[in-house]
Amino acid sequence: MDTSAIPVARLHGAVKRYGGLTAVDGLGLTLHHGELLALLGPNGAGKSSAIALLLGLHRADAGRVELFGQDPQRIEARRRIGVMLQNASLPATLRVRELLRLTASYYPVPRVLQESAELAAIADLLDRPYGKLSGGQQRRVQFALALCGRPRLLFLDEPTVGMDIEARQALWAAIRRLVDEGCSVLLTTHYLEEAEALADRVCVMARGRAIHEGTVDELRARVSMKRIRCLSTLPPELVAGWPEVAEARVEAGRLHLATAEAEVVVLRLLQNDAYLRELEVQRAGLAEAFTELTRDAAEASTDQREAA
Ligand SMILES: Nc1ncnc2c1ncn2[C@@H]1O[C@H](COP(=O)(O)OP(=O)(O)OP(=O)(O)O)[C@@H](O)[C@H]1O
Repeated sequence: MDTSAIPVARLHGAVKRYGGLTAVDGLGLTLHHGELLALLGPNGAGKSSAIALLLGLHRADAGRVELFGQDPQRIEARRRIGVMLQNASLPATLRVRELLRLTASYYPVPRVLQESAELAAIADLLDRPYGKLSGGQQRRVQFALALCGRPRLLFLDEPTVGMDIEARQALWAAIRRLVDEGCSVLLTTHYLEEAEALADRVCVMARGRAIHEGTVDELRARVSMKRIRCLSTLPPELVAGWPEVAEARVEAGRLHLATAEAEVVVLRLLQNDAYLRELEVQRAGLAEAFTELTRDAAEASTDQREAA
């Protein structure tokens, strides 16, 4: 049977409740062989809970959850995955080499130790106790542990938090190499550049639901917000009152604005402040994208309710 036709991971109408709180609310998600899907969304959107369902750490209260077409709690499914979660607690006294050997021993066909170390750029850390490493170094070790079993599916939950630019780019290159080898990846990130650098597809979540699915370019195209930064004598309260301005604040002495109508706002700024300097206009980041998509989704559901 051609197993590559079976989705690597699948949620269908999945629901996860914690007491009265619905963290995952009828979520549908499919990840195919060799694909990198970025799961995006503001804090509390339900991304980690969705991953916990796929990892079999929680049972869904409703809907279906499958890993390689199987129940995620089955050992055959688990042996094909590698996981890098946000809060990994590993024994501080073990050396990196020992951690890698131990983790690799759980898998049927692991990579040789040196290969895992090189992929994660930790060859120089092998003899160091894990607890003595910096935060960024620990993240790289966690990445090595996630890939050492030659997984067919990698879960990477905010993998580059705490890494410097160089380490982040090295990790992106390693992720691309794994995907080229046919590994599928489910990634969560708060960095749009990260999704842009890696993802074939993105799924944006808000309040436990998927509110947008497509390529990063399609996400950008749906989001018209721009960021404006400048040195200005205008008080932020005044600028916040302009109808085109979604957000205005002062940070490090600079006025920061978010707007869907950058040209109109730039014109107003120039008309109202003769001393305006160092004007910059940038594309929106993920934070603005989430605000805009969440608002669109809320408006769409109000429209639906009113039409019913
Ligand atoms: N074990 C738990 N018990 C109770 N509530 C929980 C638990 N885990 C998560 N939640 C709640 O469920 C909601 C979704 O949380 P989740 O961690 O899945 O979001 P997230 O999108 O991963 O957020 P973040 O970007 O901050 O990591 C939140 O309101 C959170 O407070």
